Amino acid sequence: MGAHQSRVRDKPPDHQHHEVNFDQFLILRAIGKGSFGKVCIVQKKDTKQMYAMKYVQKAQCLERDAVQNVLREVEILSSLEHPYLVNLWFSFQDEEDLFMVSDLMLGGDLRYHLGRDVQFSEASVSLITCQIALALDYLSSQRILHRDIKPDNILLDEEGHAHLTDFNIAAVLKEGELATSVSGTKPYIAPEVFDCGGGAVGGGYSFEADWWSLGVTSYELMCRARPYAIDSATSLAEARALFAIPVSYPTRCSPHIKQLLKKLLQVKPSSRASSIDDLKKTELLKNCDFEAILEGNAKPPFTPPRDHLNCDPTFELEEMIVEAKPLHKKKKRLAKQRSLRESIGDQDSEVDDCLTGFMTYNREKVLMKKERERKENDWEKELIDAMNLSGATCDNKEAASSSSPSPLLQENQQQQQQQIRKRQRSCHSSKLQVSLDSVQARLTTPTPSPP
Ligand SMILES: Nc1ncnc2c1ncn2[C@@H]1O[C@H](COP(=O)(O)OP(=O)(O)OP(=O)(O)O)[C@@H](O)[C@H]1O
Repeated sequence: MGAHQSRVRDKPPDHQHHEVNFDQFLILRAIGKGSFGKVCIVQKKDTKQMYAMKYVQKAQCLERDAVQNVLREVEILSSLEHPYLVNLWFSFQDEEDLFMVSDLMLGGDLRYHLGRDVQFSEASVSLITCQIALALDYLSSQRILHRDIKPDNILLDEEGHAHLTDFNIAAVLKEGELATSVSGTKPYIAPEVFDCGGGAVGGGYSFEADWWSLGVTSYELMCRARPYAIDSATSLAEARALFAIPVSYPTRCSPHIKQLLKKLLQVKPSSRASSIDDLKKTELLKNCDFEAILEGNAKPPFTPPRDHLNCDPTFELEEMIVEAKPLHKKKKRLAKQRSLRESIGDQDSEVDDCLTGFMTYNREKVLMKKERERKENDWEKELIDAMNLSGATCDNKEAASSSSPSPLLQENQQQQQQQIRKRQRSCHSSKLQVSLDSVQARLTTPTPSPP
């Protein structure tokens, strides 16, 4: 559906009363820029928790016919939660922008580190491969095809654990269904995906396609070049011809890492490693403790520098000097626009109500609800146990008194809020807790220029 077709003019979003909105965040610094949006570090004012906030101008989104992709990205992300994904916490909109607030990754993306000539060791590449493989295993269990696995979309947290981001072109596959559109970034696209393009009658592709892209990414980290000389100008026919040539491996690759990369880079999807069980069949990972990795208990051999922000320092300058609608002046700007619209009796701004399908999401609220339900179940169970204990000897009076909360239950109730807070912070990301101190220390140190 085209962007303009998604306009629904009879139900404008109520920006003033959204429970989560822009005013609840303190904007600290710009850290990234994608083809659509910009990313900055923010702090939620009530909880003091730090996040990354991506914002996309609605007008640009409409102009570039990207509305459906953004809506789908939020819908998919709101249904997911995994230690090695960059999890979405909040989504909301105002008159100008769509906002997505996620886990903050202070370690930079893998493209940034490749650009700075970081030499990833074999141990480092295998851990990153395992972490993203765990994320892919989870995604396929949720029937999600990512379709854009590449170093640019893998972010490191402070300690160096890898997390997958950017679900802009992800797809949901129904049981037994195959994807058929050629989507992704050419050098990372699997052979069977290419086979769907250029009028070819390919049968479609499934989750194995993401594991191929992981193979290309891992090879690039290990060998500092990609396995096939494919770039954006390579035609489908040229790419197909390249896949027929065996991949060469530099001498620095040990036989074990070579075997792992080879398993991921199998041209035939059915022969490709595309699950954790398949990875466990390789020499390198046969004794790997995936449970420990999932729990965040494997120490990454590569720790991103902690003394500066691992991003291009020009993003901040650009936001301050070049940006026509800087985020830090949004409040004033919107107030002015609102009063102008009121004075001329116009309730709708130009693109104000075009994205009512954009989902407002609040993971804090979802977690609180889950926690409340868990507690209620515990209380119910405790009550039933207490009633069973008093058994046949229990008269009506005793039964009535046993239904009022025990001191233990009352204590539980008091602890509930405290536990929710704790869970919020540790939601699959105890290793991700980013303190204001940690951010501030980096803000005061300039990022070194690339070598
Ligand atoms: N959660 C995050 N924490 C820290 N930095 C982030 C986070 N999300 C994105 N970034 C940084 O911001 C940059 C831009 O992110 P964004 O997702 O907009 O770009 P992108 O992946 O290029 O998107 P697109 O594919 O839409 O162009 C990333 O390359 C990354 O360096």
